Amino acid sequence: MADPLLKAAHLHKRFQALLATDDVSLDVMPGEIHALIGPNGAGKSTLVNLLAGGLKPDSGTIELQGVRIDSMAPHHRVHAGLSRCFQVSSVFRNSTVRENLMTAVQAVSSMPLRPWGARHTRYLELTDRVVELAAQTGLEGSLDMIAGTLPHGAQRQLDVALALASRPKVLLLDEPMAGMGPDESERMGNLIDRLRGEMGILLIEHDMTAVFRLADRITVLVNGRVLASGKTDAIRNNAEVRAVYLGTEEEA
Ligand SMILES: Nc1ncnc2c1ncn2[C@@H]1O[C@H](COP(=O)(O)OP(=O)(O)OP(=O)(O)O)[C@@H](O)[C@H]1O
Repeated sequence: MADPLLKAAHLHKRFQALLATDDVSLDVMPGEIHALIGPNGAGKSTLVNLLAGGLKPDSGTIELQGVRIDSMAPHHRVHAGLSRCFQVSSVFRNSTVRENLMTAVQAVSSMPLRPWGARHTRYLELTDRVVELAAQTGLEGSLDMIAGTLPHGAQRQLDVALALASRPKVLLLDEPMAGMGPDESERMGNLIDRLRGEMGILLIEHDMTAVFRLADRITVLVNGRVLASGKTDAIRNNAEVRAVYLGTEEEA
């Protein structure tokens, strides 16, 4: 079996009296979509923040392709191959889609500074990459639109495109379908499905239709702890998971 791309082991995070992450271990394999589900307040966002570097764990380890990243700054984790989308959109609303993507592509560009004559070549490489990202995320027809005027679903597609700019090995998606109607959710689901195989994905999502459609494996968090983890069908039919979470979510 392949080695995990991302491997978190025995993570703990306490906020005063509250143990928000209680001995959580989880991995993401190459080419897999691993969904993280659980009730409000279960600790899903806290876990994503620990993985992405916004929060520091009290104990436990995080490895990306076998390299410890748990004391790296968030931007170093991005360079190492771990990228994330936030629950709240991070696009520059007054800039065009093209400008948003260009900013992201330039920020992660590791191309060395070249002499004057080569500047134009470098610019063309970056603009090609912008067009490639737009095509990958279904935004090829929206490049010159002001990001803030895009429908909500397209803004979230742009969020994903920004996260893809660094060519991540692992992508963390924090509620990518939040606030979407059925058509937008389906479009986002198709986009995530297309990314499967190119990277490992950790998907935090309340939309159980999307989770069951997309996930290869599911981990269920409750009160900061892993209640269950396994293949999608096994979790779907797990009586304890149904009792504490799925029963109510699926009926909603
Ligand atoms: N910075 C913080 N300081 C104190 N408590 C926090 C902090 N961040 C999160 N918490 C608490 O930790 C617990 C887990 O919160 P978290 O946001 O990780 O849950 P969640 O599963 O992502 O919830 P939701 O599905 O509503 O987004 C909650 O009780 C929350 O109030």
